[in-house]
Amino acid sequence: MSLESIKYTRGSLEILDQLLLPLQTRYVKVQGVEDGWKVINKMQVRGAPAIAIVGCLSLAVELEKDNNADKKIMRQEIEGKLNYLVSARPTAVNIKLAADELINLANSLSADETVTPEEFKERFVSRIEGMLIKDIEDNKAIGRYGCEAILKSLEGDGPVRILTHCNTGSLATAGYGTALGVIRSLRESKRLDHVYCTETRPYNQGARLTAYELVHEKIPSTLIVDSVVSALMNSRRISAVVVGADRVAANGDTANKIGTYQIAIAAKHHGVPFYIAAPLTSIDMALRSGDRIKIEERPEREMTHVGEHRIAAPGISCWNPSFDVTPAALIAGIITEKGVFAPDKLSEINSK
Ligand SMILES: CSC[C@@H](O)[C@@H](O)C(=O)COP(=O)(O)O
Repeated sequence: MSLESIKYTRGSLEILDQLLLPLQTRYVKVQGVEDGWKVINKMQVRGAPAIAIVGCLSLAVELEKDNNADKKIMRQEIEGKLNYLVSARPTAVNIKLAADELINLANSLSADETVTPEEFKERFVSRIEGMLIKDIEDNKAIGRYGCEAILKSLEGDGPVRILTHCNTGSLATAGYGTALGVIRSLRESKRLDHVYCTETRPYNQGARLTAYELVHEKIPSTLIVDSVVSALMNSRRISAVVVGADRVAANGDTANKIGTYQIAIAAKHHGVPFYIAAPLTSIDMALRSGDRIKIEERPEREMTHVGEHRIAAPGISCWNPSFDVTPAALIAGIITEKGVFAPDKLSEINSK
């Protein structure tokens, strides 16, 4: 059974505290929007799809407790709370697109005089709950398309070795995962030989979370430090790199965890195909190119300390961007729930 990062029933939300993994498994109650903002900002929950889903579910939980019978006030409060949730972390687009969709829904439910306040709430909360189910279905489709594309690109039926970066599994999504979903699918096809995952400094999503998921799923895998990537590609045949995305611009430039860009450069040099696996909710067609993506900068402490222990020399100044942008030219394909697209063909998604 895969790991359950989000436990939700109507009116109740708990998230697995990813700051404590892998040493402790503890769920944190999210009682409303204020809690939702905090768990996202502190990275107790992280990963672009999970951020969007937990943010929206925190609003659903709050609405369940709200006895407001005035639709106009409900609409206004919903808009303010969603905009607040979007501000918790700026780079991943999923929560912004979800907020826009929900604000549109609230506007139309509020304007429709045949809709009662109770119906407004019911339909609004149900739409949010639908996101949980859809994300898992989308991830499974991403897994199938990614597996197919990678197997098709290989000569013969030799062993498949995948390199991934950061964490894109059950913990980063509603379940199954994006890049890790492709890995699961390859395992199901019986062609997967081995997975390499990077530590993903400084927050160590790879060492703490991906390694935890790979061990949990009994997928043959090896952890490497981030700086081993080129040496790995030089010494062992890697079939493909598959990573996730926080925001894909219309031209295919992709923001993902810091370090992704240098992996893509190494992959190009070694002739290893480099794929992005991401749901359509990570694609921002409103942004022409990646240089317009806002990159979150995280506190120095995430670099200077491991847990409570300082590892960096006192007095040194730090720069800690949480993401980088990989240019479209380095990307072989963007694997979505609608199929695999060349980065310059993203505009064709809508016709699928
Ligand atoms: C399916 S998760 C895709 C991305 O969100 C993931 O690769 C990533 O960069 C996560 O960053 P994080 O800072 O841990 O939220």
